[in-house]
Amino acid sequence: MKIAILPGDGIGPEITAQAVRVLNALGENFEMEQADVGGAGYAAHGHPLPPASLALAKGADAVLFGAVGDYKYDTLERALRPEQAILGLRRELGLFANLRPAILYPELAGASTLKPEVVSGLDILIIRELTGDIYFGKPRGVRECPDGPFKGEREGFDTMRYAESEIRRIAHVAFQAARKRGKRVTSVDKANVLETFQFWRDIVTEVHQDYADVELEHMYVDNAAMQLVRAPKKFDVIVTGNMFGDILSDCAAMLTGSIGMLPSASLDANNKGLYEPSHGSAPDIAGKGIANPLATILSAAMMLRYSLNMAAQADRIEAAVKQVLAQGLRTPDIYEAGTTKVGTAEMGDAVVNALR
Ligand SMILES: NC(=O)c1ccc[n+]([C@@H]2O[C@H](COP(=O)([O-])OP(=O)(O)OC[C@H]3O[C@@H](n4cnc5c(N)ncnc54)[C@H](O)[C@@H]3O)[C@@H](O)[C@H]2O)c1
Ligand SMILES: CC(C)[C@H](C(=O)O)[C@@H](O)C(=O)O
Ligand SMILES: [Mg+2]
Repeated sequence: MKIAILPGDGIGPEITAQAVRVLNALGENFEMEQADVGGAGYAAHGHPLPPASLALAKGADAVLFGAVGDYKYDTLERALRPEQAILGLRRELGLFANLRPAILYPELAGASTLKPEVVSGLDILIIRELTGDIYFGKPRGVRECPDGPFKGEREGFDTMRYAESEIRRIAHVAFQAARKRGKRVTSVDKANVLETFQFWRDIVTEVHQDYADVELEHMYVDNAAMQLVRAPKKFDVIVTGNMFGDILSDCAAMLTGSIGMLPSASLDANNKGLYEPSHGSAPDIAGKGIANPLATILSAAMMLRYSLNMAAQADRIEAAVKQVLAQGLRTPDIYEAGTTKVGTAEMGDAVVNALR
């Protein structure tokens, strides 16, 4: 089993190192090879997704990704910015299905900014379409406004679009996932305003005809954002487009206590995948040794389960994470009085020691 390790920037290398230690401690014979991406790729090779890094990712059985981005690169032309590494990998590897499970570990009920009774027992799955929408639609750019009240001025523009087959395949992923859980799908859109998302709603409704055993509801994205903090446990599976999914998953992260707890899997049609925490490179805490590595460690567990067919090893990692939380160990982002504050490496140590 070959795993490509792409640590990236900021806290990326710190958190990925802990996930690699946990993988090594499982006692399997993983072949792991590391490569530069993001700002690190640009600094060393002049491109955020150097050809050798892309080739490594394509040739591996799975990819473990840290995070990319650094404010010092924000003035580069877009094609060279660190974020192009993750966008390019998603596009080049066809990773259209992004699974972001938001689970509240009981020990962290007090770490969420929401009242414990609102979040305790939370277990929802956000399924974000990852290779379409306004993120990848063309044309895009800055041009002279061709008409209307702002004619002649410069304007920035992007294109929101979804092809029918793109909506169908992500809808199937959502209904199939719901079948293995609470059998409820909420499709989140903006059909009241946007053509793209009226089309989305129509196609999701059509696909639903194949899944009579799964309940489907449609919800506008503004209401969904509100319901996520009002009564998040009412959701089971949420399926939505690329941009709404980006925003709603950060919102859901806070239900779990911290964005440092939210793992993700990005899958192609054959369950080949890239695994990364849902958060970014956190430049504000990079190099301080205080980042929470659990989202990345839990992403490694998802990798074992979804791409490497090693569910028992995934269970071992998840059980170890539960145990360190039960022991009261907390990185600063999830710390509360009465628990023990630890750094990134100590948290990694604890998970390794808790493996059974
Ligand atoms: N997939 C990715 O690689 C990815 C995802 C999101 C943002 N980014 C990039 O990351 C950079 C920073 O973006 P941002 O600040 O908007 O979002 P961010 O997720 O990096 O950070 C937001 C806040 O959450 C905190 N945080 C994030 N991860 C944490 C962890 N593991 N432990 C403790 N605290 C954590 C940060 O300290 C910060 O206060 C930008 O360049 C952005 O483009 C990359
Ligand atoms: C870094 C950025 C391109 C990325 C996104 O917007 O998809 C990030 O926010 C995420 O959630 O993975
Ligand atoms: Mg995001």
